[in-house]
Amino acid sequence: MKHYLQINDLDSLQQTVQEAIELKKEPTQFKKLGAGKTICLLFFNNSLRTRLSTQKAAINLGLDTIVMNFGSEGWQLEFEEGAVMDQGKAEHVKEAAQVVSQYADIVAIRAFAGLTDKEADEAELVLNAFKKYANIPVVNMESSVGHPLQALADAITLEENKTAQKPKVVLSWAPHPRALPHAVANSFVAMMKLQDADFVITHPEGYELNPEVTKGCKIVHDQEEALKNANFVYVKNWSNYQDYGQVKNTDSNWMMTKEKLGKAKFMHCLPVRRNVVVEDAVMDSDQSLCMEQANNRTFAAQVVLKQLLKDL
Ligand SMILES: NCCC[C@H](NC(=O)CCC(=O)O)C(=O)O
Ligand SMILES: NC(=O)OP(=O)(O)O
Repeated sequence: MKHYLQINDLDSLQQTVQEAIELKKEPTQFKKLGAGKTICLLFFNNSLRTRLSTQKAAINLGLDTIVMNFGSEGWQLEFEEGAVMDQGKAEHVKEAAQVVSQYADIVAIRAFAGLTDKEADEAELVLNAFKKYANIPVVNMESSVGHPLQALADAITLEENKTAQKPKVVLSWAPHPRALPHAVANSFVAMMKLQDADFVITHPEGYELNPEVTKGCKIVHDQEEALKNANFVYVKNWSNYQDYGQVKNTDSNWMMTKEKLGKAKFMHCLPVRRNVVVEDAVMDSDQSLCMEQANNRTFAAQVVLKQLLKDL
């Protein structure tokens, strides 16, 4: 593996999940693998889990870490080829990416969707520019269209908690006061396509994700119908995709409740708005897998970094 930009960059999801579960038993067993090497984490957006779990994964592998909140502390980057840089942007990504790759052996980047220009978001400007101009592996820590480290952590969590060979997994849209990206949902769907599961997506009409992402997936607009006999319910808000980045529905009837959840396990990537996306009774119950998901972020990052280090 050269870069980890999407879940499909893994040679095998199943083998990677097993490798992560093995790593988890003795997290520092490959402490020498990263010795003398450095990972640079660049954040264009806020984070709790991604920042700390990726750093923790690096520590477990003996890697040194340098972190920068690029969004607030870096020079504003220009991405356009041939731009006359007489406006606000001080540095071209061509230089920035090459400079970073002189200081680090791997670069990991968080750069969310702007949610105003669909075409620009789907072009994955930041990740692709670093991939082009930095001659080191690039790891996606949530980009415009994907969050593959989250999806891998979710796959580990599903594997550890499933009781049936072919579980029923439901991705259920939830209301949210702000416009949120599609990245988490997109990567979860891409990951579920690689699983042996009965997978159902439920959301209000008009809240379809990118049809290329959900191609072949079962979509049921009646949430109650979709949730029947579910083993796992993955809840996530995303803003409208057709009316790109708009909040067109805040119907609280879509909030996940204990009653709707039934006997299923509840999953969410966090951070979560309590009593908007999901009620307290679910978050505080032993049906919630959120803490396990967050814990597995470390092992998802670690198994990815381990595979990248081996190929350096
Ligand atoms: N990385 C996990 C989720 C990050 C982001 N959520 C957020 O921005 C929530 C912010 C808020 O609740 O105001 C998202 O949905 O993609
Ligand atoms: N789940 C997740 O990516 O969390 P952060 O945004 O806090 O990193």
